[in-house]
Amino acid sequence: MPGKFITFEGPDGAGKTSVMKAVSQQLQVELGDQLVVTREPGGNPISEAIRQIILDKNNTAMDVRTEALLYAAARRQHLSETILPALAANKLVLCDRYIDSSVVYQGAGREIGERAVYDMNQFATEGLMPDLTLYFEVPVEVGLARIAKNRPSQAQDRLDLEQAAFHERVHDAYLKLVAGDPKRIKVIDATAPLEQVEQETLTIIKNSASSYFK
Ligand SMILES: Nc1ncnc2c1ncn2[C@@H]1O[C@H](COP(=O)(O)OP(=O)(O)OP(=O)(O)O)[C@@H](O)[C@H]1O
Ligand SMILES: Cc1cn([C@H]2C[C@H](O)[C@@H](COP(=O)(O)O)O2)c(=O)[nH]c1=O
Repeated sequence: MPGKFITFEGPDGAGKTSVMKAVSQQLQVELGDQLVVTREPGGNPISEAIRQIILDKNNTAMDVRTEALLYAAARRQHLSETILPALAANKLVLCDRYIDSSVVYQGAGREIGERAVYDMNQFATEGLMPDLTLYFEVPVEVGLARIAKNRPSQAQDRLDLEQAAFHERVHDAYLKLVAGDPKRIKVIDATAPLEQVEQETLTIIKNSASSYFK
């Protein structure tokens, strides 16, 4: 597959969205429409509609496997509509979350099992994995404190509002993923000041996708 597929991962409040916004503004200047910036769940009307259902605080009755299937459905639509065409056109794709999020949030957080969730997602992804994943590491309490401080409670979604134990399982599972795939997953200390995190992210992306910057 041509193109380059880079994902951003991390616990809630790690700073992925803030960093992606700043970094993509800088990369845009050099790359123009060779750069595609997107997110999961979402990135197109169908997947954004699924996102609304998943994250709606009123959907307290949602079964954990339903949740896992909805994330996978949103992922499939996003892949077919956005990611695969962009990669085929040799673009650099930056995506806020991908399959690793399902493995840790649904597999570990919801206790469905990481392997089961990974396997179920193979139908959605047809095995497409990122070339590079940037994992933004923060302790759970730091991420949740950032959200509590900066995101008004009415803007917090169904996942934000989960118990600390859920977020601890997610965090532990991320560390397991990182340890198991150090070649693909690079760790960024996201407790550092935002400008420093942005700079480190930019450097890693430019090194890894150097052919786009000649
Ligand atoms: N390095 C940092 N230091 C201090 N505050 C930060 C840092 N990075 C992000 N923040 C703040 O933390 C809050 C959460 O950041 P952001 O929404 O980017 O995180 P996220 O990883 O995308 O979270 P989520 O996955 O829950 O959407 C924001 O208000 C942001 O300004
Ligand atoms: C892709 C994906 C996401 N989630 C969770 C992680 C977050 O709590 C929310 C929304 O993500 P955002 O970073 O706030 O935009 O959804 C998940 O549980 N499983 C997934 O596959």
